[in-house]
Amino acid sequence: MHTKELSNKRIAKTRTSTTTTAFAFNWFGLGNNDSEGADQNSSIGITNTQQKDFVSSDWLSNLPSFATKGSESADIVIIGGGVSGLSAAITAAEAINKNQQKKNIILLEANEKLGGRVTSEKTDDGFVLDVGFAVFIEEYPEVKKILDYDALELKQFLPGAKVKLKGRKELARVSDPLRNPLDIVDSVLSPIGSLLDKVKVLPLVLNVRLSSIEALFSEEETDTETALIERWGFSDNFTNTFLKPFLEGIFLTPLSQQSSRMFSFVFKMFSDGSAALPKGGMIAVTNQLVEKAESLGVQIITEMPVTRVLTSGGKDNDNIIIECKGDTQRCFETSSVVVATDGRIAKKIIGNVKGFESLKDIPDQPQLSVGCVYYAFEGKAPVKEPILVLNGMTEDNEPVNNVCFPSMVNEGYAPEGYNLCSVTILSEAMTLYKNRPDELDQAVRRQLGCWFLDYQSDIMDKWELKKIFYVPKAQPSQYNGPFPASFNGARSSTNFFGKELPKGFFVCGDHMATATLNGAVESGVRAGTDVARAALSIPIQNAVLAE
Ligand SMILES: Cc1cc2nc3c(=O)[nH]c(=O)nc-3n(C[C@H](O)[C@H](O)[C@H](O)COP(=O)(O)OP(=O)(O)OC[C@H]3O[C@@H](n4cnc5c(N)ncnc54)[C@H](O)[C@@H]3O)c2cc1C
Repeated sequence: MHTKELSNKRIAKTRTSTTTTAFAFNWFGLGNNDSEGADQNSSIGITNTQQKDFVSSDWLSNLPSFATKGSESADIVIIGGGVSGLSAAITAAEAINKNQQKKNIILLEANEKLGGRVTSEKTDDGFVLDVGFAVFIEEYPEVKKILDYDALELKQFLPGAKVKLKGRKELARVSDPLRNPLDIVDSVLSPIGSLLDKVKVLPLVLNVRLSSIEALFSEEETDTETALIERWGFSDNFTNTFLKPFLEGIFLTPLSQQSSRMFSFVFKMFSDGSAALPKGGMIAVTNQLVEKAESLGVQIITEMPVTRVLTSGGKDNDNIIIECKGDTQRCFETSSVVVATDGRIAKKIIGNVKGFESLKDIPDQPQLSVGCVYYAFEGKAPVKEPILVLNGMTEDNEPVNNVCFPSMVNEGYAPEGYNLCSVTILSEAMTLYKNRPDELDQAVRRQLGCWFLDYQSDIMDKWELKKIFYVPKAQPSQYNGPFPASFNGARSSTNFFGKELPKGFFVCGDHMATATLNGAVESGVRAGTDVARAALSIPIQNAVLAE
């Protein structure tokens, strides 16, 4: 089904809204309009994707439920329509269908749009802007099982990267001779890293290629900086010019705060397969999951923020009451609920449930942020290949971490004859330019002008600034926090922060596994399997669902 048809269908199903990005608000105020409240000289402000926190605050959580009458009943309710919630819905629906049973599954999403952190916007003139630069890693084992790759019309990045180095006009190339033996000469001659560094890459690549994911997650955990220097023996030069910008662009935090296990896992994914982009942007991933869930009979209701979840303590049934308060007020009653929001909101929702108040005392898992600036232009891109370009001069404190031309990877990102440039800005620089989008734009243009000298005047004058996104909660930090990265089936969906959840409660989300698309799917599938077992009254621990 076409994207447009999909969204039309959902709008018809729920009440209509006059806003397009219901809960995204501008950095400068709370307006939905891009330029609202922006710097006077600025034509485009910074779009902050932070959504309102809908969950009732502490003092409200003790009030009696408004669900006196008129609650709608459901067999399973899933809270959150991101990748994990959609994966849970699909898995539960499939399992129930396989058992030739019929159960009413409702998914409640606060936002107008589904997909959570996996989303894109299409501009009126035909450019696709992913909300924050993201890549689709084809090797993710759980993602492979749930998505139809052909339908996504994926196109691959060239492996490796180009790097802007100090004092060099030409961009340097980092290639992967193990995947493309013809790159061996380029690799040896590349100014990035010494010959010794290049030799030392070999055992690292072999380790990740030959080890299972489970084995990588059993490696001794340390921070990535220590692992790169002490475990793998790389020089400061190699680390700072290539690994640092590459990994900071992925994990959004300094190397000293990244998990070495996550490094090994993601490095394996990049070594075993390709990074790619779907034709319709990352939102194509969401749309496919939505289509699948709806075809399995899942009822999806958007703009339906859950404010409180209560157990019907005192009554002799085990029902769970789910209150929603958007523009309208609705209430659902169920015996099984999957909380598929991000970890911080999940903690608030479950912390409001009787007996779980102590969760509120646990500090929130730190959230990592990122920015993304988009430019559109007519004609050729400054790179000939679909490749990532990294800032190898991180000590210079300039805003750009990496640049990519999504339309060079997949032509679906720009109309014919045009190109799209995506520029990733890490949190420190986003904070620096917080109220100064024009200055950020100018700084990015100046920096890129020095990277792509032949295009300098075009970049300064002809590239059209399309949008600046700031994503304040792009991913939870997974090193040294209360929820380190977990693999091998992810955490149990019935246990949250070490506390066994009440009967009928399940949790999923990237915070329960790895903060990746794979982690969201992996944990969603697990919660979906468990909730289906509960709904089918099959014991969770022992039963095997019918294949
Ligand atoms: C800019 C960016 C780039 C990324 N790049 C990559 C990448 O290249 N590769 C990769 O593997 N991963 C990447 N990620 C990470 C990946 O996108 C996430 O790990 C994954 O999407 C998380 O999915 P989720 O379902 O766990 O959470 P979310 O996507 O956060 O979904 C939670 C959903 O719950 C909804 N919700 C919240 N509160 C309520 C409520 N009260 N009631 C109802 N609904 C509610 C939210 O609106 C949201 O839709 C990136 C993330 C970002 C932001």
